[in-house]
Amino acid sequence: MDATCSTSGCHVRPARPRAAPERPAPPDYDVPVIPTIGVLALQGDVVEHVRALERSGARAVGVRRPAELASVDALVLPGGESTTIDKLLRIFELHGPLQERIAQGFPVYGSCAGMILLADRVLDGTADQRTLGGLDVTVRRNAFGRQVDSFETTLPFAGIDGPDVEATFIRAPWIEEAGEGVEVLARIPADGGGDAAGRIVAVRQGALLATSFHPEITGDARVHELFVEIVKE
Ligand SMILES: NC(=O)CC[C@H](N)C(=O)O
Repeated sequence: MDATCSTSGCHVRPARPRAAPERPAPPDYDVPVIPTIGVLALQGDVVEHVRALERSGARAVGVRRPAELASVDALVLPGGESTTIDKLLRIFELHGPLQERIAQGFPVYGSCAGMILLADRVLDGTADQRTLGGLDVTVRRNAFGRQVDSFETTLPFAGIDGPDVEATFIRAPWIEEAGEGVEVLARIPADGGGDAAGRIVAVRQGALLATSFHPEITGDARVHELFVEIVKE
């Protein structure tokens, strides 16, 4: 406000209305969205997943507590021992909150033991083994045999262009049955040998992705890149 003063006093002139400041135009480029993806850090190969996610354009953090789970955009369930991870999820009070988030469409990628944890049904589990569920599949635990039957191979993977994906199987499960809403992304080739031939080893259902194998230890980050794309959808 302006004021003019003379011997008769001061007259206050109302301020002239000012023009509203101009808003800057929004940028005409896409601002990159960098999701924060948690890696369940109770057991298993956590560091390898963190590195693969970072190479795939995500921020990655370890998750051990419900508050950490609540703060991430998505989660990776690493390989390890599904029976142990199942028990630890309960001890760390993550089982219920994680199940709830999965039901709401929270993106989760499960590799090997992580795939077992996402499966609605498990064959050859221990008597008291339970899962988080969410993925309408039946997995067979340790389906390819024991530790000595672990192997590496390359597989065609739906949705991943370029050379076949490098896949390391370590006491891995396979999927014996997949429900109608489940997209099969990779199988053991028909000439893959014995009972393993044609078995399903990678699937997607909505925001849930699962592989029987470990891509995080191969240096081929394309499965993690696919998951980051799913998280951004
Ligand atoms: N590499 C793995 O994650 C192995 C999975 C393990 N056989 C299980 O049942 O949980």
